[in-house]
Parts: sequence; structure tokens; C-alpha cells
Amino acid sequence: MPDQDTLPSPAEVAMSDVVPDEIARHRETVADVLARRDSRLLVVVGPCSVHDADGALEYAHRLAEVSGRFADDLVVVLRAYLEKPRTIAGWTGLVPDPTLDGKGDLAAGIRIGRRFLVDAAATGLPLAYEFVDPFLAPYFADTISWGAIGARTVASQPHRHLASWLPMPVGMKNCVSGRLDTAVAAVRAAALPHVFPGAAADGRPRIQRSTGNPDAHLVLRGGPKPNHHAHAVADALDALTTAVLPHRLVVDASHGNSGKDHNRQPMVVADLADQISAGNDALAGVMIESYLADGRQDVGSTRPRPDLSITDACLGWERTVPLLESLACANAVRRLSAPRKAGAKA
Ligand SMILES: O=C[C@H](O)[C@H](O)COP(=O)(O)O
Ligand SMILES: C=C(OP(=O)(O)O)C(=O)O
Repeated sequence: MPDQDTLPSPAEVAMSDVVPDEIARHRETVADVLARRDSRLLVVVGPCSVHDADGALEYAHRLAEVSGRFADDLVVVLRAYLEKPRTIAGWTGLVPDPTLDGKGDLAAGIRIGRRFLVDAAATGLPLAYEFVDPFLAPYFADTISWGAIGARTVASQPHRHLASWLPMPVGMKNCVSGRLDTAVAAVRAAALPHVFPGAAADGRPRIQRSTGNPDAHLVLRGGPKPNHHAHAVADALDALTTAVLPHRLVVDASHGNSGKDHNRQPMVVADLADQISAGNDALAGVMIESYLADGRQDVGSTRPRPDLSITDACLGWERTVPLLESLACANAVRRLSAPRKAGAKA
């Protein structure tokens, strides 16, 4: 007799309405962009966290509509983050805490989260997800086209093992301290095969044997100092050269690169657009924290607004679209001025 704290197995919450072929196509596109076989720019954009599924779906529909305008230059991926890593403590995301009050109804969170991901995938957008708790990955991974291992978990062996098993490109973020070497080591570790404990679709514990993730890559998210400037990007490329890793980078305009001030994200994006239009082909992707309304709110006793972030402050929708435009223009300049590479797809 299951007690009230029993969780469903991944198979029990899986729904048939996610289209595996479409997700496989998205993953291949993302991998092609990262490997520069596709000359477009990856843009991972969306809320810091999803706290209201309807609000986030409204955002997803707007993004899906607008992303069509930039299809020659951008591969737009929706941040669909349902777990939050905390420096010390705080709300840990819609899946661990769907009622936003610390009750921790994970069983409901898993079902609500899964429903959200399936609905968001139905917009046609590829989805991005930070895998915070490796235990939860089998519930959601089949819907995800770009994964992240965050700044607070990038040193963790279970997360590196997970990344080596995940069937999508995974970005390794530099540490909160700004150190790059831990993330570079994580990229190398994720590329290798590993054997580690996991769970089968029916929830039974099993031995996972990964083959290694060929598309793991570095994400620059800044630290106490930003690392988006051209000289920091050059340092990161040197670190990749030393580690005999391909030159491919995603740069996060938020977090340490904006000092967690959403108003600074446009400045960071402008700097990245300059580097892209100047022809830096290693800059394969940009991340932006954006939501319907500009800013953030604290969660109090009243129900939070559905359109405003309850974690990091986000750029509002009206301020986001011009950033997508500027990145698309910058990429068009890079694309049209670069000699066409052998094996290129777009
Ligand atoms: O992206 C969101 C936050 O930056 C991350 O979850 C850490 O938040 P905290 O430092 O407020 O705990
Ligand atoms: C927590 C996040 O980022 P980081 O790991 O860079 O702090 C995030 O992208 O939501």
C-alpha cells in the first residue's frame, strides 16, 4: 500500500502527446548550431523559472510566433525551467513546490510540470531545462532539446554523469565564483561514458550505462565579474584549446554577466551582438532571462502575479523582442560575410 509520499514512476506520468521525432529534430538542429554546421545563433530565452503554467504558456505562444520572423538567423529555444538551484534556500521550483508555500507536493509538481512541458513543446519551440535534481531527469528529459548543468552543480559527479547520458546538447555553466576550469572539466567528463545508478521508466533502480555526450559545451554566465566581453570570450576559447575541446560557447546575458540586474541584459546582448557581427563564429548561443512583465516580485501571502518572475528579475516581453532583432541582424552580418564551410547545413 503506497504511503502519501509515494511518487509516480516516470512511465506513469509520460504522455503520448509529446512528438519524439520533432524533439529529435530540434536536438539535431541545436547540435548543428553548436558545432557550427548550421550558421544560425542559438538563443535560449524565457523566464528564470516557471511559477504559473498559464502565464508561461502565454509567453511560449508569443515567443513561438515571433521566432518565425527570425528563422533564417536564430534557433530560439524556450527556457522551461521547473527546478531552481538555491545558493542557500528559497523556492526550489514548480516541480518540487507547485503550491509555492514549501509544502513540497512533488507528486503534483511532477504531473503539473510534465503537463506544462508537453503543452510548451506543442507550440513547436524547442525547450531548455536545467537538470537540478538527477532523480527528476527521467520524468522530463524526453521533452527537452537543450539541457543545462548550473553554476551550483557543475562540479558534481552525479550531474556530469547525468549529462553524459542525456540525449541532448548540455551546457556546463562556469562556477558562481567565475571559475571556468570546473565547467571545462565538466564538459570533458560529460563526453565520456560512465556507469552510475539511475531508475528505469517503471521507477525501478537500475545501472545506467552512458555513452558520453558529444555535444556538451561551455556556458559563460559571469561571476563576481562579467565574462561576456571579447577578452573573456578569448580567454574561454584558450581554455577550450588547452583542453582540446572544440571552440563553441553559449554566453548567458543574465546572472553574473548582468550582476542579476535585468536592466543590464540589453547592454550585455549589445556587446555579444558586436562580437557576433564582427565574425566570432565560436559564439554559438546567447541566453536571456525574459518574461511577460519586466522585473520580479516577492512571494507573500497573496497569490503572485502570473506574468512576473518570482525568482530572478526578467526583461519584459516588449524589451525582449528588440534584443532578438538585434541578435538576428548581428548573425545575418556574420553569416553573410563568412565563407561557406564544407559540411555546412544552413
Ligand atoms: O536563476 C535563479 C537564481 O539565480 C538561482 O536559482 C540562485 O538563486 P539564489 O542565489 O537567490 O538562491
Ligand atoms: C540558476 C541559473 O543559472 P546559474 O546556474 O548560472 O546561476 C539559471 O539559469 O536559472
